[in-house]
Amino acid sequence: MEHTDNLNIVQFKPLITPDQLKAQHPVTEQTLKSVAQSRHAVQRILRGEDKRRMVITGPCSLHDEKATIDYAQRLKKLQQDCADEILIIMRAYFEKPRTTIGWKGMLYDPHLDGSYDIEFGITQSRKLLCDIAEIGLPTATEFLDPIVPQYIADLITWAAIGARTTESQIHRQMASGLSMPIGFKNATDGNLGVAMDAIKAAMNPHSFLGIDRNGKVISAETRGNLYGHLVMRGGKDEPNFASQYVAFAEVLLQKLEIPNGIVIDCSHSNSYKDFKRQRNALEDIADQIRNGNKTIAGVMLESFVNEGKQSIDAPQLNYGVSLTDSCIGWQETEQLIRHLAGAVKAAN
Ligand SMILES: O=C[C@H](O)[C@H](O)COP(=O)(O)O
Ligand SMILES: C=C(OP(=O)(O)O)C(=O)O
Repeated sequence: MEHTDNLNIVQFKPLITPDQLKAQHPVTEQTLKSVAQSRHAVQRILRGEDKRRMVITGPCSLHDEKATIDYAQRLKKLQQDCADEILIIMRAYFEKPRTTIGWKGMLYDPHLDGSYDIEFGITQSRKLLCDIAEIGLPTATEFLDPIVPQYIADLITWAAIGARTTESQIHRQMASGLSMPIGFKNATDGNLGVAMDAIKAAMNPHSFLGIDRNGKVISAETRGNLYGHLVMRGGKDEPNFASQYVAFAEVLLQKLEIPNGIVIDCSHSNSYKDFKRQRNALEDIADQIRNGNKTIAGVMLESFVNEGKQSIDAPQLNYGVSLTDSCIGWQETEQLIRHLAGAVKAAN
């Protein structure tokens, strides 16, 4: 008999279910409490009820367990120093949306060799989230594949819908059912309207196809997520961190009655993807906060133990260096976060 479907599928491989993975790497009582508390703090910061600002910082993508834990430990110490001004949330990005093709992150290809051992990748991702939580840091991630949240969302404090998916109905529906505040990036061409539409769409209830904790196909019915907010990441060849762009976003937020502040990403098109330029963005944002801006609820940095980036094909990988976008190194990260803390202190 002639077949007309699955013609381009090589193989279907069964995967561990969300419940099975959670049994392997269970969340502790203490972690659940910390995640709930840090989500609540983010909600209050977004509404201006907590005068601190959040800093979402970490590598563009995680690929190495040792460097990840090393970075988290450094960040934890810094958090203790800046606790009155800053809430630090560590970027723990396991899924990378690519412009065309390229390594798609630890969750898909944990051995970095194109073998796509997704079962190991999703297991290692959850384990790392548990380890970072044990260190005492909240985590942020980008949710790309709508199947993934059932495996790890219980450990996540803040999540992004990326610039390439903010316009996608699938991602807006998913966001409407997620339990943490969701930052919607502006589109890659700089369009803010697409992110505003996403925030509005995700505030509403939706019904869509998904999986439950046992991996069973289900229809999910959601309540809507009231903490969707804009993440300004610059557009094609043009940054948008400066005060005139923030003022423009403020007008849109007011017009659309969106009560949540914004996050500004110092990387991506706000740095022309050059890590050395994240400092320009951060210092400008710190000045805006020092001068009384209340809409900016936080910033994002792409940062790792060592600065720059390296090719995944290098014969030997350098320790603590990004495999995807270039990152600022630890010393500069510490300087910039302390600089922002100073501005927040002066403004409050
Ligand atoms: O944050 C990472 C990248 O900017 C994003 O995944 C796109 O990367 P690419 O243009 O190198 O594919
Ligand atoms: C992919 C990312 O950003 P954007 O969606 O803004 O390109 C990211 O933050 O890793």
